[in-house]
Amino acid sequence: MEVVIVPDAKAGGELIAEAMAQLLRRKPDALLGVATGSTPLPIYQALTAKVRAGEVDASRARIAQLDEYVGLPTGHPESYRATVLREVVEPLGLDADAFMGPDGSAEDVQAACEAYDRALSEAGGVDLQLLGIGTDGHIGFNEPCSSIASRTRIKTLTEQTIADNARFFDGDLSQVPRHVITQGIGTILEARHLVLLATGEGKADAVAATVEGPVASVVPASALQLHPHATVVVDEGAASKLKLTQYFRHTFANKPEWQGL
Ligand SMILES: N[C@@H]1[C@@H](O)[C@H](O)[C@@H](COP(=O)(O)O)O[C@@H]1O
Repeated sequence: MEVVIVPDAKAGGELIAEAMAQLLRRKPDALLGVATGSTPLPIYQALTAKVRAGEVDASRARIAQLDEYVGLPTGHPESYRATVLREVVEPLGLDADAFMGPDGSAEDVQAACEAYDRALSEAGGVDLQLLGIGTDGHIGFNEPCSSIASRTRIKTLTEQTIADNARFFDGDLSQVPRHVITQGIGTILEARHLVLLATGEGKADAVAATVEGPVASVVPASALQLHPHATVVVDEGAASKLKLTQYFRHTFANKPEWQGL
């Protein structure tokens, strides 16, 4: 696992967007796994700026969703499908058919989960999966004690996550869906490159447990330690509880340019 400490969220967004641009220059139809939440927004803004400046052609990129609420009406603005279309697909100038995600309004949720796992494999697998992290260490919506071998499935949100996400629902806890579909941790680990961005002191405990704690399902993001190509990008706040910061800064400062992220 590589840990990169950046000065702020904008720098993190720029660094990761450049890695995505490099991937698209190598593989124009790369399948990009995207995350929701506030943290990745600077990545999408930086990538969109690169596309508009003609630095990279994203016209053949494909976008895959990480997770979704269950039971929101189709087209609800806070559904993750609507969010990804608004924040990623449209700004990049892509059509909706470049996008794939699980159907959170399916009658048979389990079948929708299995269909999504199959669709990801049939699409050739995710090339680069962006991840945020919950204050409790969750990735996607894999809450603490999610199996590290889990596949895409339905989960129940913790009270902490419901409270954290209420800001997208007018601060009204009762509006936050209780159930979600999420790519499983085993599914996420199949992506070729995992890139987790965490910003702010509120994520410092979760980041420290992820990077320097044991691999344990109680900290779902710690499963990144099992992946051969995982990059954790953190700002100073999110890095503030790490012990090995000096080493992480040293390795990144001495990284060969050709190696990329
Ligand atoms: N399912 C999403 C996660 O994918 C995201 O990482 C997390 C953190 O969101 P934020 O970046 O807004 O803190 O929120 C939600 O729970």
